[in-house]
Amino acid sequence: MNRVNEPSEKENFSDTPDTDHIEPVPETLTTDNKSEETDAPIAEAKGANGTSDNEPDQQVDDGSSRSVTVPEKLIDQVIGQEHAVEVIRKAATQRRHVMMIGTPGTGKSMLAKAMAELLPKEEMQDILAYPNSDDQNEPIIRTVKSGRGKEIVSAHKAEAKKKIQFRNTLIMILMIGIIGYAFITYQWLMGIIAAAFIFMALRYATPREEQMVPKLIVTNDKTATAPFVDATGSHAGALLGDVRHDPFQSGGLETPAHDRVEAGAIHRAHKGVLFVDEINTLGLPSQQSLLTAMQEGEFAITGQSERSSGAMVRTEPVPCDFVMVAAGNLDAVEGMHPALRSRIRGNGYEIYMEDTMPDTPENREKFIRFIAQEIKNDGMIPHFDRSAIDEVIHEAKRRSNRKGYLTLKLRDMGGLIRVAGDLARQEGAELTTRRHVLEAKKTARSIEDQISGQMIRRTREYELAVVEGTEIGRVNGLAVMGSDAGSVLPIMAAITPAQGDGGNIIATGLLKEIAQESIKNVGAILKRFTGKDIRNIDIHIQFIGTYQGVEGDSASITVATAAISALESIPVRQDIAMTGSLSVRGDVLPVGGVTYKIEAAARAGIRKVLIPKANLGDVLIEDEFISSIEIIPVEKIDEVLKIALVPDNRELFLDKLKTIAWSTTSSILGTEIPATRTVV
Ligand SMILES: Nc1ncnc2c1ncn2[C@@H]1O[C@H](COP(=O)(O)OP(=O)(O)OP(=O)(O)O)[C@@H](O)[C@H]1O
Repeated sequence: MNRVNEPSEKENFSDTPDTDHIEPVPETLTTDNKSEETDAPIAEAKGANGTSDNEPDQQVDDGSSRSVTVPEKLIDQVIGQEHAVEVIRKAATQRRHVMMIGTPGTGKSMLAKAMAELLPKEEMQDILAYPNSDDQNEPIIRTVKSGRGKEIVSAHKAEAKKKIQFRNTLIMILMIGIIGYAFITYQWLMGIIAAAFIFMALRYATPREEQMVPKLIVTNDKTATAPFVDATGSHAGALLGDVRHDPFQSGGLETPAHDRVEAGAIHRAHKGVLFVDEINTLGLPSQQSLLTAMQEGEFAITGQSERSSGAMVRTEPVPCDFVMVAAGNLDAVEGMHPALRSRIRGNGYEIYMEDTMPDTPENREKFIRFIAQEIKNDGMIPHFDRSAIDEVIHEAKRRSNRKGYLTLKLRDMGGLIRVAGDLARQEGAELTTRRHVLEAKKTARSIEDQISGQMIRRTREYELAVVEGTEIGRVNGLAVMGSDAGSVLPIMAAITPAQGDGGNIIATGLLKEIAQESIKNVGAILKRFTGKDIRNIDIHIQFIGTYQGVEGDSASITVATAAISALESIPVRQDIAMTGSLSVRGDVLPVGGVTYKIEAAARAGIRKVLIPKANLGDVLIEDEFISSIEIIPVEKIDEVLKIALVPDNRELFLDKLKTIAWSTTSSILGTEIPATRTVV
């Protein structure tokens, strides 16, 4: 247990085309931290034969991941996104567009691929571009049933080959005749000229048969499902199709226009799924064209570069009847062309992805299946034994950052599974064990976590970390970078004579909007707790070493403590670090990433951490830190002050805190209102 100190996705060809689980295997884990994981039921997560697809059929259920069957269909492999799965199934039946918003690595592209699997394969079509004898810059476009395209092109090629052979034979016969005649009549010069003339006429003045062969611009004969095309980050040409530049353009060496046509992602996704992640990164003109393509179900291909000869070519409309799956995080919604969003909303579904799921036995079964899926997809790593499975689930709990939940940021979890499996493989182990997972956690650290580690080492080297004694106006705050890298964030406060109007709280350290607002809110607490007129002074707050900026309001209690310490000249304990948001009424409100923040404090040598009481259940620190750090949950700012500040006269200070807490409302209203809370 953590040590907690309570107060706690027709054609007949011719030269001119016609139109057309696992049962519970209770085991026990060795560490206190994981006692809840021990009843993770393995047997219900296995399939009918109780084995994984990559293992022999009759496998003994030993609680390992090889006892688990991986579903065939991708849609059945998605875990924790039941609402999204239901919507995707519905959208696939109704051929509706979908927008999925949510955290990276939670299964958006997986769901889009799964949707392509659900679409009917019978509807697939091949698309051909034919030369147009009336207007060579407007190639003719035809669709045929999937698989027919290749046959048509081959038949055209065979026909062209026959014609070329006939023409070459004719040239040979005529040349031999002329040369023979010249040899008999001794008219050498005339003979050579006549032979050259006939050769040129037949070779170049007749249409080039190979130029009449149509081009297969879209084919789906190789895919087992409807097409899934990922157009993420595509430039206009790759998305909407393009016509290549022809450096020769005339003189018999040119490439015909239809042969230079290249289909775009929207055409390759015809009758399938077009997936665009980070939709907001597509330029607005591309989003506008995408909208037109969605509305019309067809989109002519033209050269995208104005300077290319391809720009003169514009095909007949090319079919692009796709289902659009747009994805991104919340910013994607803002950066999206409003008309495109409205099209998806009006003709489809919007899904907000889950990033955690409740830690229930049923969901643990699903998580175990996820582990088996990742092992099967990798194809190289050994299966996980029970201890390794439990450790992965334990890590999923930690990463959820929420009490009683498992993370659904499964790309990252997949990474951990692969690294652990690789370690086991290198050792030639039959199964991956808990030891491999623990080692993988150390190896597979995020960039942010590595930066944080480096920062902690450097501050130690330069003796910048203050983790003992007391200081006025300096408080060890805690921050989290990315999703899993905690760091100690010292905050300093200093009081200066007022400049201008005075009474300003001036904060530096690349603070973003919410962080700045939280500083303003701290002003209310200062007035309330110090009772001082701050019109004659300015309060400077400095966030130390925040080169990547500060977002969020989780440093509010730290800022308040530093400012009060500076205002009242009361020293602050440096063996304590703290994190917590603050209401203007003094309530300490929950924040994110508490586990990682506590671990960072412990790594830095800090002995006690103050966290919001509401976050207590979210804490799941690693065994190695359990004995070295004390976690103190707090609900009100005065509890923070009481623990962190070291006044000369403690009795007087505690009395003052009591008085302030008792008198606030009444002193403002000028009436006596009984307090509803007792400060101890
Ligand atoms: N809900 C899930 N169920 C099962 N596996 C998942 C799930 N979410 C992610 N994964 C695993 O993580 C991998 C990456 O997920 P995916 O690419 O679908 O995430 P994403 O949400 O599209 O992320 P991004 O926005 O970064 O592209 C998947 O191939 C799969 O192995």
